[in-house]
Amino acid sequence: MALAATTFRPRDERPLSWRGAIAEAMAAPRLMATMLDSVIDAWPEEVYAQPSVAIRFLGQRVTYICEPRLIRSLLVDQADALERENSMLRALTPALGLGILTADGASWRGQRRTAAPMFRPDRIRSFVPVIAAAAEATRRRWQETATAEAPVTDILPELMRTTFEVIVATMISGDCEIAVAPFGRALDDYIAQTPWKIALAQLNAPTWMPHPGARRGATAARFMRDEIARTIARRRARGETGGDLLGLLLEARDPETGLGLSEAALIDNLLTFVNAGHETTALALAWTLRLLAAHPKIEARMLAEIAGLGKPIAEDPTGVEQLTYTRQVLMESMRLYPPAPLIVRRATAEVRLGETRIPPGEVIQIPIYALHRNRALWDRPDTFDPDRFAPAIQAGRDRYAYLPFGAGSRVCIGMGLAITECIVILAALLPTFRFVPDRDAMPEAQFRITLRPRGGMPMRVVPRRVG
Ligand code: HEM
Repeated sequence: MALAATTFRPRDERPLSWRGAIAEAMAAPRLMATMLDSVIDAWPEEVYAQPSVAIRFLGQRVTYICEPRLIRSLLVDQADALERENSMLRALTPALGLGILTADGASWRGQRRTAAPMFRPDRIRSFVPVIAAAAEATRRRWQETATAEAPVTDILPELMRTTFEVIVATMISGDCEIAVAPFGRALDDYIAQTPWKIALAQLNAPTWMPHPGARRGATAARFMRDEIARTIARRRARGETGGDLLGLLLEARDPETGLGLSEAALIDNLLTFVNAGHETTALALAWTLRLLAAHPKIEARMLAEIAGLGKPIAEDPTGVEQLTYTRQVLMESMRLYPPAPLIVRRATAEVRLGETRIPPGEVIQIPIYALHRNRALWDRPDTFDPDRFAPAIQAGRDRYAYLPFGAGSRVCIGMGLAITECIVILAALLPTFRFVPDRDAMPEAQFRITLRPRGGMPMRVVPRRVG
């Protein structure tokens, strides 16, 4: 941890004594500092062991749900009593507006229905050659610089470039002149200031309240939205909609009014897909490569599986299904380092979770990062062991113990694409390169809406065979 973290204390149902109130008030600034740095570090230890934990912060109660049956009850059975939560909305809407990730109710349902055809299994299979092409472009790029003495570089921006190319190729048919590096920098600038937006929302501060990084964040949001607007304008200028995500969005009509999506709604959605679709996937890849570097036996088993493929995946997309151990490695990597480590909701009606009743207005969180390391659910929770995801073992596990893509009606729409993409990219890169970290310890996980490695993912990219 970067600073001496202060964690939330589990809520005591008894009325707060004046001593307790003073202690709570005095702890608030340090808690806030921890939250700004990485909210995961502020979670109480109990989220790693208990089914549910309630805390109080600044007079508000927040309930963490960490037990599979309760999670199912919440996200599936009582989904209609939940909505997006204010602090997350304040962090995301300046860039993403009210697109599919941030909208609720009928607006969300319509957007989800519009985008769904892009993510059917047959469609995802048809994307494999373009994913393989993006992976091959990365391989070539890295081959130019990879030597036995290659310097340490942060592989995360490199992987972001690869997954960005995939998103553009699959969702906008490659028809996009967005400059990848400036777009990536804008996303970084935007994300860097989101903890402030979340903290200020929790303090009930007005949205105009200045905070560190606010101006850069606003510039970044404007830049990303303008780039997407230009992409839409170029498509319109061609006089055709196209059969991709942008085409579906351009053709979408409100069933009642017959009207198409507004310009802002088009930008909201395209930007949501571009961002939600590439950053998380690059993080999954970066954490996986880093874990493999620390576990040579697991890496060797994965390499043997990839070497056993009859044909390259680009020629035979069924290779993705054949790489079962590679898939297990990816699953286990996303258990330890879930790229989306937290799900937050606000109750709109009373929610019942076992004996607990949560009144409307209260916040409920599923701390996925902690759920995946919960001692009651996982044996040796901090150990990297892909065999946990062997089919026989996985069959005995509650589906709601493992939620890298969420669950219920708001489950990640891009799940199938993300898994396919990661497998294709890993199968392309790992046989060519060895990834050598600059130090033994894993980078710390830092909450930035997604789960980022603090300080990036510095590794030396070394060719496996020299000459
Ligand atoms: C490893 C990669 C990925 C991870 C770990 C991930 C994780 C998640 C999670 C946990 C949620 C649910 C959030 C919630 O319930 O509050 C979500 C939602 C979403 N994801 Fe992903 N995601 C990944 C890749 C993708 C890709 C590739 C796309 C699109 C191309 C995508 C698009 C979305 C969208 C649009 C939503 C909102 C869905 C809705 O609310 O209906 N994600 N993702």
